Amino acid sequence: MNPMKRKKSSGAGGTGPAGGLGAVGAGRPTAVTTAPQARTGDESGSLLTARGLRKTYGPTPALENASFDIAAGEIVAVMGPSGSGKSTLLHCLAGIVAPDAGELRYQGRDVAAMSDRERSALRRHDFGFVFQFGQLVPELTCAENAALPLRLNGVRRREAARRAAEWLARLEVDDVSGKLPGEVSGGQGQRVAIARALAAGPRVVFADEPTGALDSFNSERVMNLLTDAARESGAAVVLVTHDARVAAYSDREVVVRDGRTRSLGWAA
Ligand SMILES: Nc1ncnc2c1ncn2[C@@H]1O[C@H](COP(=O)(O)OP(=O)(O)OP(=O)(O)O)[C@@H](O)[C@H]1O
Repeated sequence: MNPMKRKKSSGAGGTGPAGGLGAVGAGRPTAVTTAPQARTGDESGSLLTARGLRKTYGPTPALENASFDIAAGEIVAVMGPSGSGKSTLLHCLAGIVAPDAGELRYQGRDVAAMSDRERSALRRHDFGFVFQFGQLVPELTCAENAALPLRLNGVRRREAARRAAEWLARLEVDDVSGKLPGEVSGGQGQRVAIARALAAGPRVVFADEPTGALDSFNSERVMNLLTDAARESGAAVVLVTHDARVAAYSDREVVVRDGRTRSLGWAA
């Protein structure tokens, strides 16, 4: 077991990787692995599977024969240099961007064969999103933002507010519930965005540089809360980051270089 890897479900106030974000370098991944251990999902154990994804923007190839697997409850970091295709991979996996070629399966179902309506229902019900800048709706309070996915899923106002309040408390930002996003700090805004992403009970959270705009103290706090909350609720996390300290919170890393993926596992 790699000493950098944290125990699962450390609960509220968990401590993250040994030494937190300060402990970089020790025990970097060494073993190349294949697909993750079977848990749930399709017969291979994968919840979300991509094979041979290709995406080109005009003359620019963003993804070339990229593959990806994530099992239920797994946290996978997608790493790589700037412009290597990490965000494009995340957008393809989340069904936000249609790849030019390749196959994407969610719980064994071919995502390309779904109607637009089915795909957007999938995004609403099964997926949650956290981006570098929280992308909270500026006109809504933090509580209203956190309740928004539940409301879009048809949950009644009172029940949505109750569940949102629970998540805001879980993410330790209940004190800013009544404030607008413009009135809270970057770290608080990201924690509200995580509450919003998790409140609707997603099976997969897509997090694109969720700590990119935060200092190291707030990054550590956000990563602890994000990964603890995801583990407790059983959500898988696709975590795009260029920061090894953030990737250290994952179970496994996938490296993207020039649009191609390579899996890195942790040495046993
Ligand atoms: N909407 C777009 N239109 C045109 N080119 C794009 C678009 N999105 C991405 N690209 C290009 O595709 C390539 C991969 O971009 P992508 O954003 O996926 O990389 P990344 O690894 O996430 O980068 P970063 O770490 O800097 O965010 C880059 O060359 C980028 O310029």
